[in-house]
Formats: sequence, C-alpha cells, structure tokens
Amino acid sequence: MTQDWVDSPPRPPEEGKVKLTLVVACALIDVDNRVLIAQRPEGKQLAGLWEFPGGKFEPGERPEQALIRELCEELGIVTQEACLAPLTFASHAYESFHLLMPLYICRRWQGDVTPKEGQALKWVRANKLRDYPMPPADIPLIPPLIDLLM
Ligand SMILES: Nc1nc2c([nH]c(=O)n2[C@@H]2O[C@H](COP(=O)(O)OP(=O)(O)OP(=O)(O)O)[C@@H](O)[C@H]2O)c(=O)[nH]1
Repeated sequence: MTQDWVDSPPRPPEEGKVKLTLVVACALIDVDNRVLIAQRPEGKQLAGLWEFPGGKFEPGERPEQALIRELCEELGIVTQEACLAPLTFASHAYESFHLLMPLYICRRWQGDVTPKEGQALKWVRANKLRDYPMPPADIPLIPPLIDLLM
C-alpha cells in the first residue's frame, strides 16, 4: 500500500479558516435608563434590523477611538473615552465572516442624538429590546443589558 502523504501529511481542512470582522458597538443610555437602537437602512446587509450604533475599525484605530468616530458620524454626538465602559461582546458566525463585536455602554455625551445617515432611531427599555428584530449576533447582548438596567 502506498502512503504518498508520508512526507507531507494531509493539511487541516481549509473550511476551518474564517474571516474575522471586528466591529465596535455602543449601548447609549439616557436619563430614563433606555437604550438607543438604530435601524439598518435599505440596501445594506441585514437591512431593517435594529442594532446598536457603531461600525468597523479604520486602520490603526483603537476600539474606543473607532467608537467615538462612529458615534459622531452616525449620531452627531461627541463623547470621550472616559465615558465608555465595556459591558460584554458578541462572537457570531455569519455565513461569510465571523463577527467579533465588543459592546460598550455610554451615559454621557455632548450634542443631541440625530440620525445622520437617515436611519430610524428608538430609545427602548432593555426588557423591550426583544420586540425589535435584531441581527442574530445581538441577541446574547440583551440579557447583560437587562441585568444592568432593569
Ligand atoms: N454597528 C453594528 N453592527 C452590527 C451589529 N450587529 C451585527 O451583527 N452587526 C454587523 O456588523 C457589521 C457592522 O458593520 P458596519 O455597520 O460598519 O458595516 P456596514 O454593513 O454598514 O458596511 P460598510 O461600512 O462596509 O458599508 C455589519 O455586518 C453588521 O450587520 C450591531 O449591533 N451594531
């Protein structure tokens, strides 16, 4: 019997490889302990679903820098690193990538929350978040928010 792999054993399957996508997100919390969610606009992946503001990193950015930039671009507000506290994270296998998404909470910012990208916004009690369809990655983020806010 020939063993043509004796000098070069079979490799682990290629399908084990994933594209890891790093996204940073924020639960903004208002004075009534409600959380801000935003609806993904038409034309984007997962359009119509409600999500936490945030987005992908730009090259060389730290998570807090990326989040401060995204909050300014999407909502027209300014916050500082000292006002961002890590709460939990999402790790979810989408079909074409694996999402790793830290979720921060933020209670202090300057400016009025304004939908800068035409997205619908809603302030929602943590125990009502399940009434809004969210991306699958976000579902495990709800219980820590309920624990924190209810
Ligand atoms: N911001 C945000 N993104 C989320 C959440 N949950 C979730 O699965 N995602 C996914 O994480 C990625 C976020 O990237 P993004 O908002 O910067 O990206 P995008 O699809 O608008 O893409 P683009 O910026 O390349 O146009 C998307 O694939 C989005 O579906 C969430 O709660 N907030």
